[in-house]
Amino acid sequence: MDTVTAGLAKDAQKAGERVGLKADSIVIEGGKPLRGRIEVRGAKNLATKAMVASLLGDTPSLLQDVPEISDVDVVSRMLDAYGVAVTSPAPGELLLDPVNVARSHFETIDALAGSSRIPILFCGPLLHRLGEALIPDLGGCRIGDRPIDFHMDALRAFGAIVDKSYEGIRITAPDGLRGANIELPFPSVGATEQVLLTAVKAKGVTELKNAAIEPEIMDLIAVLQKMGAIIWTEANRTIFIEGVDQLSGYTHRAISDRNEAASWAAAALVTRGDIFVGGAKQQDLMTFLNVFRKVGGAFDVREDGIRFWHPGGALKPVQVETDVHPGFMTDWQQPLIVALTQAEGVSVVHETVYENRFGFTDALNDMGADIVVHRDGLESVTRRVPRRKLEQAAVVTGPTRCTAPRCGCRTSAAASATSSPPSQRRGVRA
Ligand SMILES: CC(=O)N[C@H]1[C@@H](OP(=O)(O)OP(=O)(O)OC[C@H]2O[C@@H](n3ccc(=O)[nH]c3=O)[C@H](O)[C@@H]2O)O[C@H](CO)[C@@H](O)[C@@H]1O
Ligand SMILES: C=C(OP(=O)(O)O)C(=O)O
Repeated sequence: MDTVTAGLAKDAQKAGERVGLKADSIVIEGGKPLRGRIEVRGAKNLATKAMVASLLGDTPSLLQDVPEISDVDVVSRMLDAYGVAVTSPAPGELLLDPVNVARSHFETIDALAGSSRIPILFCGPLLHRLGEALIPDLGGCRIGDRPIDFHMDALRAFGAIVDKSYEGIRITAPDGLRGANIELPFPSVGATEQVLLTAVKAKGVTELKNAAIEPEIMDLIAVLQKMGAIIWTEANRTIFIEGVDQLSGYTHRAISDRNEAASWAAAALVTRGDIFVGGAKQQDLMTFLNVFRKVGGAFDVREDGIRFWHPGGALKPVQVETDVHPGFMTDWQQPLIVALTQAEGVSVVHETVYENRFGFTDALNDMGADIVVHRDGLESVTRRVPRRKLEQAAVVTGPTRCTAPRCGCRTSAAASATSSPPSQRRGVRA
């Protein structure tokens, strides 16, 4: 275990024992600067997609730097349900052997309902392997509607037929899959991955316009290229994919998790600490680093990672809008807002990607923060990203002293921000 987490875990365990909490609780005793070194893990937003890609190969794939997260467990179980042998030859490594891929039963698949959003990406690979894909109802963070209409429209353009009479989704391709011309209404990460994972083995050429170009997408393209795919990334968010008949397995180390890196950076700022994040990559964090610097944080980019620290003095308020890459990522606004509670003055954060991503601010307000969420955004604030219908704004006034909320009340609010009960996940709009 690395220095920061080892210290935290030990302190938390002691604090937990004092207040009589069980081992699966997280207890944080605040008021101390976080100092030390931590290694960032492989990206959550790449690892599971690379796992799905293994289904497309004729030979086993080896994925390295796989994070220990529940999505990886869910995708392993889903692969297992379709006959892919998933083993771990070494810590952080997964060997994925798709040689015995076979049809599954809806009951087996439905057991995974509501646990992750990744199963939707099994559609293309399963159609290529089996001519049929059974997908459980999706889960994922509870941050808005999260429809899958772009995915379904793209699959239909490839020639797939969607059957919605199931609790989840059944999709078939009786005439095989053909390359298509697709333009996404919004550069969706998931829908871009759906197109890539389907087009690589579809007959002919696929042109994808308005594609997402996040670093994790580029890493997935690298995985697919290692497998034998032919993918051209052109200017203006356009990607051409030339379908091939056969793909092999890959060996790949996942790109590092830029969201985890940004979270540690914000933790260094808010605790007036000093954290070296091993493996953090400047190229993938450029926009975050600009904002971090404007708030008053200091950083030093080194070959093996980035050191983030609070250089002393007051932090400054900022105005930020989330956006698709290369803009300020929507996943960064939560750790940033935590840091902004300690800035002197009024900050404004506009969320433009999801319609309900400020749920966590209730927890911060309970701890003493001053954050007001404007559900329809703020027209008075000059904007860089064009207004979207679903946008909201959080106005953060600081600095405020934050203290621990009464024991137990936070856990339920925090949990509701990241997972939804199955009843609310049913009936995903397609
Ligand atoms: C596992 C993973 O990689 N998750 C990331 C991925 O989520 P995910 O791939 O789900 O996010 P998308 O980029 O698809 O979503 C962006 C926007 O498009 C909308 N949309 C999307 C698909 C669709 O069919 N219809 C539709 O309307 C969504 O509701 C949202 O408003 O990208 C998000 C945006 O960078 C990140 O916050 C998530 O961490
Ligand atoms: C939205 C997120 O994840 P997912 O897409 O896996 O729900 C997230 O991690 O912020």
